[in-house]
Amino acid sequence: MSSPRILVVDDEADLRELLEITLLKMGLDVDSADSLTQARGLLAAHEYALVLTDMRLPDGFGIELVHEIVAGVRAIPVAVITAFGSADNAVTALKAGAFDYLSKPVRVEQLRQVVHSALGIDKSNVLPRNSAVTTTPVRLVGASAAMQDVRMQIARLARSMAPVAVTGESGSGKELAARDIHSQSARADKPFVAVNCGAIPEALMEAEFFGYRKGAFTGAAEDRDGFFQAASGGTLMLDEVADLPLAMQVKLLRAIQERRVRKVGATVEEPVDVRLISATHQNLAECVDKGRFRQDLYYRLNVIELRLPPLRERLDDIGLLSGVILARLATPGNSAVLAPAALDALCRYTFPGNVRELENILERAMAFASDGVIEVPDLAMRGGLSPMVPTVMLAGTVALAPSPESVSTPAADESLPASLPDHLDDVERQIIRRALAKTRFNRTQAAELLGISFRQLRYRMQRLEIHEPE
Ligand SMILES: Nc1ncnc2c1ncn2[C@@H]1O[C@H](COP(=O)(O)OP(=O)(O)OP(=O)(O)O)[C@@H](O)[C@H]1O
Repeated sequence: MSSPRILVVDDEADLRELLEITLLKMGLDVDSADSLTQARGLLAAHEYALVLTDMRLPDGFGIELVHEIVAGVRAIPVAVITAFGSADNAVTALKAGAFDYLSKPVRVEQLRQVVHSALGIDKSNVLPRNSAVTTTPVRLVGASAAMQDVRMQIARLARSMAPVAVTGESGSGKELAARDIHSQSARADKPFVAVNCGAIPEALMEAEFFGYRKGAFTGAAEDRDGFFQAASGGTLMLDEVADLPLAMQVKLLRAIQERRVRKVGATVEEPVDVRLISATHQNLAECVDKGRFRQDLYYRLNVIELRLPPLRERLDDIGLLSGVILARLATPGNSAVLAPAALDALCRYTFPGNVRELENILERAMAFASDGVIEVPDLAMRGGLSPMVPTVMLAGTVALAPSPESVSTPAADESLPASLPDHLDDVERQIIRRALAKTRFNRTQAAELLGISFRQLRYRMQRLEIHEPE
């Protein structure tokens, strides 16, 4: 069997030679062109597994080749080589459909990574371009036109290395979409690592992202990898990316640009190969305007945007979603179905917490349903449909808790707490319990009442050991 053939398009003889030698050493066949015209001729005559093209050529720009190949019938991955510091060109090429980019000076290890990823993609990329059909099971449920469109986009995004920014309200399925992009990509057999940027204490961030060397700080008893190394060869999802502190944004930008990271306490950098997907329920452009998010990082992460529609914009998915969720929640001897009136009530609800809220509602409703049928009163939704909260259910969570006011203000004798952190934990624990009691343990609604994200609430509940009452 012959080796995959790569086309290198570059007018700089030195760089062309470096590329050729590296590719030949990798056991690949290489053709070279020093102009667009020559490249077009070769493309018409041969099959290529990958095209590597410089941006600036004597008779035009590499981006023209990207456009031509993307518009053609054969789905050949194209990677562009951009001049040092020209982030604009890289972003333009990715938006135009380039598979990836290499920046000058081209490093051999980076070139190898791009080639490996591209060849992996080529093997799975036998479907015609823009095909919605995919052999990998898609886990985002929904038959609405909006969800079909999302799935089409996911199938397309899975074939590229371009950073994707997934936007959408909390609970609308951003993480699930990111997982789908990963599992349909050539990286599927490598790790998918999702990081909640809002849940990591700022002091630990660098160590968590990049890892650390033994002895780098007190408590660093051994070398440890960070998220970047853990996701090596796979996909790193930066969830709630707007919560990253500015100092960490600078370090992250550098890691993305250089594709190298340095462990805390290390002297040398190491190459990393991850595909980045970011997500936030905030408006990142607004965060940039307000100076809370660096524009250069925004630009790097936001190359292609995937928007997940809120559940209220696809109410026709509720029946299907409810069926899937109830089937997932069912245990032997405990399953439930929705009464038609209950389904109706759900379809009239606005779901500020989206699919996660639907999951919460159905989980609670299942506990209240008699004879395995969920009726309207079993659905504890806002807007007057909620039945009264049974006091017995909440006894363990709030009955004994003093009001937060009595805790948060100093006692009359002005005594001070013996431990400020423990005292603050107590206050936080009681406030969270009150919010949970108020919402019948609907964590989505409780998070909203408290003005924090669902994940922040979940993180705090774990930390403070707050459990759902039996
Ligand atoms: N289309 C869908 N089909 C099936 N389950 C879904 C769908 N969308 C979301 N879910 C479920 O809803 C829950 C929330 O989804 P996910 O964590 O992906 O949302 P998110 O947008 O990332 O939320 P957040 O902004 O709070 O991080 C998960 O349990 C997920 O499995």
